[in-house]
Amino acid sequence: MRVATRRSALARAQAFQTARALAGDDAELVPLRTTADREPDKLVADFGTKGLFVDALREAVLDGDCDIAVHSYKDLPTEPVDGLVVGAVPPRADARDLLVTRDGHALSTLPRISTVGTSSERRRVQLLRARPDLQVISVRGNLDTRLRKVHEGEFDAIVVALAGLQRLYTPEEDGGVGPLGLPLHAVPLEPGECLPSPAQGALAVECRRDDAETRKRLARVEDAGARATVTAERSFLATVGGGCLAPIGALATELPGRVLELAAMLADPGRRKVLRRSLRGPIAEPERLGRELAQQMLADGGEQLVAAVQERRDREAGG
Ligand SMILES: NCc1[nH]cc(CCC(=O)O)c1CC(=O)O
Repeated sequence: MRVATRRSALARAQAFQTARALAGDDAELVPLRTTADREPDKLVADFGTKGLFVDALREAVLDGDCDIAVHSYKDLPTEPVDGLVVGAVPPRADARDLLVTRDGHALSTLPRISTVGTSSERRRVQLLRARPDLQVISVRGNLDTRLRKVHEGEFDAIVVALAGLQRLYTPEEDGGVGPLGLPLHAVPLEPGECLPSPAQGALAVECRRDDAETRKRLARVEDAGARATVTAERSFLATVGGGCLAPIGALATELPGRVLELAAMLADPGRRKVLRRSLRGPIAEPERLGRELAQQMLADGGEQLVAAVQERRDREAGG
């Protein structure tokens, strides 16, 4: 089995772990460079919505050069591609964001005017809503570089996805890079303070729609609960508009009785406005749950919010 993956250490770690569960020693990783890797200075906001994190991997599967591609699900556009399916959603890791500091502070106990590194508008607007005194500063570079910047004092904290840390800093025999080896502390941000990106912490294993043999093998790593939660979150995203410029967060949780609870947020960073709402529905209809919550929020102020964000971007782009 040939497994397409991006080249980063994190991408390889998660592809390795997925490939091993699927095919044992019978899997070969095929590291590829996507447009996002080749042109890192392109507009970052376009990366997710235009599929620039996944383009080369999808081509390799469509061409028959690889059997599957392993993606961070949150990097996958909501628009389907002809000829491809998400053949499996493996068990999902913790979807939350993580606050990493030198001394173990939570968001509520960070000293006043602390500096927090993140390049995500979604994280920035939610951090400032909880703690308007913080100085949120943009940060680039891989996970390792960003963590070092906290250790060395360039930032008091950074926010990253818990799942990414978990997958990368596992032992080498499990495809990771071993422990980070820095005395840092991490506290999860609770969904009430910061909702993660839709599908954060989940993987998507893509294959060709007509490749029956691979689809059968992929059933081995499928997790129906994980599939339901990401389907609800991405249905919310797709209904609001996959290419929408407003930051979006969404997190679905399984409740007893085959019920799914979907919490979502839409933000206007310019006015530091955050709309939040949640809705419950049967786990058997995740797509409808996401669509209904999006329709409710759009009707209830979301449409104006999205239009205001769009207008500001257009004005800025026009000079
Ligand atoms: N935005 C980039 C990205 N895409 C996937 C992950 C890892 C977590 C995941 O698989 O959801 C990350 C890092 C991060 O957000 O800190």
